Amino acid sequence: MKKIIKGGTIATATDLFKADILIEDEKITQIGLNLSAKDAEIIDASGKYVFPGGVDPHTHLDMPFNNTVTDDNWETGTIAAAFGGTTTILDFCLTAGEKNLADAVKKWHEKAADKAVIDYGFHLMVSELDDATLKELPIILEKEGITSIKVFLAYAKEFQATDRTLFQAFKAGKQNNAVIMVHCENGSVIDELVNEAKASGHTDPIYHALTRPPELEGEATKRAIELAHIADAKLYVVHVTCKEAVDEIIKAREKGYKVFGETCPPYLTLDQTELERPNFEGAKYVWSPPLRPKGHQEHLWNALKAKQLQTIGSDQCSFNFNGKKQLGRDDFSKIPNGGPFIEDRFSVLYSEGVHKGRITINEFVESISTNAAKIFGLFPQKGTIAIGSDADIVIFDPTIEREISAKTHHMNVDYSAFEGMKVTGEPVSVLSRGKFVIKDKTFVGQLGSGKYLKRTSSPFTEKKSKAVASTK
Ligand SMILES: NC(=O)NCCC(=O)O
Ligand SMILES: [Zn+2]
Ligand SMILES: [Zn+2]
Repeated sequence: MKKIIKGGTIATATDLFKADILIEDEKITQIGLNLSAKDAEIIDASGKYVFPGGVDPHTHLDMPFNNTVTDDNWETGTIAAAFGGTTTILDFCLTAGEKNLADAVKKWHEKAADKAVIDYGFHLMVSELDDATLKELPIILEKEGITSIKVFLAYAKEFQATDRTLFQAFKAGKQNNAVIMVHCENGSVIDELVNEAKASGHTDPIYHALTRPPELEGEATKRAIELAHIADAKLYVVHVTCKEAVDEIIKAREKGYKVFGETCPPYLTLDQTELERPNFEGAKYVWSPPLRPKGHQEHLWNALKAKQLQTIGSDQCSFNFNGKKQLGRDDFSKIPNGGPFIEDRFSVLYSEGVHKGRITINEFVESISTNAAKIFGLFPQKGTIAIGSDADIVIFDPTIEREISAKTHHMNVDYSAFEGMKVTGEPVSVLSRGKFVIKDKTFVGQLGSGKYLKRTSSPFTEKKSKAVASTK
């Protein structure tokens, strides 16, 4: 089956040019002017941008967490992702509480296999590394094509790893050429601050933010950086939210350490005052690390622009407001942590970034797609528009103006963290390996059509990166 995308403006991490794209079966086979092919379906993209499909390196679909489970599963989550212009997700496979790593991965395959409508891979999330797990780790990484391991330094009562486990993970990462992803907050000190706040009678959602100050993100980021450096491991700091953490990443990169950083749309666009909303509505904005006071957002934009942060994750981890978020009605520490972002990641970054002139269109593509594909070993199959790449393509209308709302989104959640935000630009059609998943804003994909992606370690992560600019 052949398709030609005609008349669009192709944007990659490095180029912006008008050309047609010939797709044969699942791959891009030609890029050029005035392409034609017998029996090809013609897709008119004039006046539109043609982007590589978004690569979201950070999702939690159907994940047990905070005594409950996230509300978007692999069906609703991947359909919403596709509507939003994302064609690949990397989800965290939880291993805590499982008999062994193989069982944990099997469970994650079962969640995803007949539901996913876009391609996907797994990161392995570990809380403890006993001898048996350390022995099994290389076998699973190799067999499953997994190149990334996740460690939490937060959530003292659930997933938090000790510094010993973190260091073991870095050593295992070094031995197996895997990137170690770390949630950097000091969970033990946060636990203490939460107990103090509760003892003083504080129950409101805002105390979620007040008990997780940016200094504790900065401290944990520095700790992870130093331990990774001692182990000569590759570190990827997930969901960076504040100046304190960004500055540690910049210092490390200036020294040539192998450190990468991710931020997320809410940290770039919202601030801590959202948690002060009355009638418990602040709970809609409870996730970790929390939203920060005004000022941090510009610092994150500067770091993204300066390429000190490389990727944009959604950190999709949704809980209904009139449902599971109510678990914390009388106690902020019981509000399930997380928000619904998978669908708006692409459009919010385009609108707030490119449309508002904070980043260029190439920087947008780099951080929404290409860099995640490179860091996690999917490039050039994913993350770009090139001959031989998978035909994962977003046809994007940059002229559409709309308001984000839970009334029109496709996530299985009764609220939007971006409710009422005016954005410019919207994906109108999305192809995954040459097949439409979204056509003219309508879902036309098939449950289970998404393929599991085996990955290989990437030379991109070997590069000792030098700073190209500093943020103020
Ligand atoms: N971010 C959040 O609050 N929930 C998801 C788990 C995590 O990434 O920390
Ligand atoms: Zn996290
Ligand atoms: Zn997360």
